[in-house]
Amino acid sequence: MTKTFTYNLTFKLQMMLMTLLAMTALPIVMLWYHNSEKVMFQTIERLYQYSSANLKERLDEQFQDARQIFEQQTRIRQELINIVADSSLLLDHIVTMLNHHYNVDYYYFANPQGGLLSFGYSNGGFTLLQSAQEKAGPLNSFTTNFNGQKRQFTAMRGFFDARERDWYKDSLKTDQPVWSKMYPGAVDTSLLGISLTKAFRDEAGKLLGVWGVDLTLNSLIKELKSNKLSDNGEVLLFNNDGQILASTDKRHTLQNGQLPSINKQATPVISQLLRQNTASTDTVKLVDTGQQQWVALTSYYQLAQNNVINILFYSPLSDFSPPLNTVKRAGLLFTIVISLLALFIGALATRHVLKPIHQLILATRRIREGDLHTRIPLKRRDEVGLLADNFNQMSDHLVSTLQALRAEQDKTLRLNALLEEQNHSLETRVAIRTRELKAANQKLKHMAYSDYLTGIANRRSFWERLENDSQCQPGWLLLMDLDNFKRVNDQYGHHIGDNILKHFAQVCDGILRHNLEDSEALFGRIGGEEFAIWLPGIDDDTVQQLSSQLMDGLKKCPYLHNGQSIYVSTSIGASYCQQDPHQAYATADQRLYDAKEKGKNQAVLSS
Ligand SMILES: Nc1nc2c(ncn2[C@@H]2O[C@H](COP(=O)(O)OP(=O)(O)OP(=O)(O)O)[C@@H](O)[C@H]2O)c(=O)[nH]1
Repeated sequence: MTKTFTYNLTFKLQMMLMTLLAMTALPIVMLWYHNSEKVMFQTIERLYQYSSANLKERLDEQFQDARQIFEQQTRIRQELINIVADSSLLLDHIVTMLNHHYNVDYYYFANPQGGLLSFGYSNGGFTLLQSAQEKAGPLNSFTTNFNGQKRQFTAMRGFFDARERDWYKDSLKTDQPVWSKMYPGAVDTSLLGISLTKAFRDEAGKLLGVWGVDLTLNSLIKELKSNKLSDNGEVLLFNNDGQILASTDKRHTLQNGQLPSINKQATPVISQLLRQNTASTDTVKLVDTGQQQWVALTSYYQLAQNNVINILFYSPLSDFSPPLNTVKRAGLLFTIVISLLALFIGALATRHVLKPIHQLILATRRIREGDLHTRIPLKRRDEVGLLADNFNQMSDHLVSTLQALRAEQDKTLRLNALLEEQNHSLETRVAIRTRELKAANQKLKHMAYSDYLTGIANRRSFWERLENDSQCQPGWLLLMDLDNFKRVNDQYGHHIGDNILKHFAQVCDGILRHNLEDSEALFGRIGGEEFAIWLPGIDDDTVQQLSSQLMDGLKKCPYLHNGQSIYVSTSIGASYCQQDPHQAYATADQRLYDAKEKGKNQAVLSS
């Protein structure tokens, strides 16, 4: 299995592509994934900041009406001095101002005697509160129309002295409008209120009364709800005393006319947030309560110098998870799609690269099996195409080289055959020539050592043999000279003389062979009509007998010529040769001379 992978080029290429893809795509996906969370947090933060700004804007709008009333009072201050002196003018003024500032619920004036005149909007209608005697005492309540005309008496509260109220007292401490703390409504304790009051004095500084504006902030809850970022998210406002002023969480409602404490009412996320450093505002914080993760943002609204409204947004992180999960799933899907695409492209690329290599392998296998005309049918302009072209050219070259080699081989075979044939012919001729030469040599040797006329040893041959043999063994040397041969020549002619010489040699040779079968006797012609016989190892008697037989043989065997017998005789001189053949020859020659002198046809042997 491992071997298959190790030697599988396709697998290797795929793995290489996958590794490259992983090395490229993984950081991108991780960056994307990481950025998705980061982007999500940034998005949440911006949404919170947007909601926070929107909420502050709404708070501004809420409080702006009240501020504008006092700004306007400053402009009509002189006129107001007269107005506060007349209760009907005062009511007209209050009604007119209230109807022009829709965010203001109650507008009222308390005189230095503790009396109150208040007009406002509550419970779907207009209400007029008026001290019965324009001073501290009973306080009557009426329903009215929009311009303050009384319709119905609704209630009378007991003794009411404005001077005992904190807002009255606090206003006297400064010339500026004073925001009260938020509080549950005096009449409807489910309502959240806030007052802006300001002392009113004449030019001499004499106190003429205290103006007051009440705002009910219940519409804030609607605003908070509209600024909730998620279904399970909450938005709440609380002051620096830890009192929850408004909240989208139903558990944070006024109870028994008391504002809920943020510490007592704290949910796990709030307590966790309060434990954290809340100094950094308008920044999203991740709060892990152990059971759930929350994203929270704190901000604040500066109502007055010492009056801050804290704003808190928080939502479970899971409310934002679906989009994040969508992004994660998209990232995963993207990775899978890219991986599959890379595999597909890798497969195509691998096929593109490997196809010609497989063709090349197939072609080389065919060539190895002998099909030299195999070619790779590939036309590409890349390196693989170049490789195929080179391979095809190499195959062409191989074919032409092999053809040339075969032609050379045939030529060499033909030449070898021709050479062999010529060698054979030459050998035959050489053999013939050698045989001829040998025969010629033998002939020449024979001619050199034989007498041309008689065929027996000539003088040189005889002497060589005599000199050699006489060194080894002593023997008898016989010299024979035909008697009166001049007369034969003269009588019968030289030609017949030659024939008689040949006849003489044959007769002597026959006698020698007959008598000396195993002997090493040598018979030679040493001159014109002179012959010699070397008889090694022959005793004196035998020589004597042989000489007689030779002479007798010539008598018995004449040469026949034209029916006529021609008899020839010979004189013989013989000497015994010990070692010196020349001495022996001289001695034999002397004995031959002696034989001639004694009458010829006889043998004289040296004693
Ligand atoms: N036909 C022939 N004659 C030869 C040859 N060689 C020598 N003769 C002859 O032999 C003769 C020898 O003569 P001589 O020396 O006078 O001797 P002869 O006549 O034999 O007398 P004697 O020797 O005294 O018996 C000469 O006439 C030579 O010409 C030869 O080869 N053929």
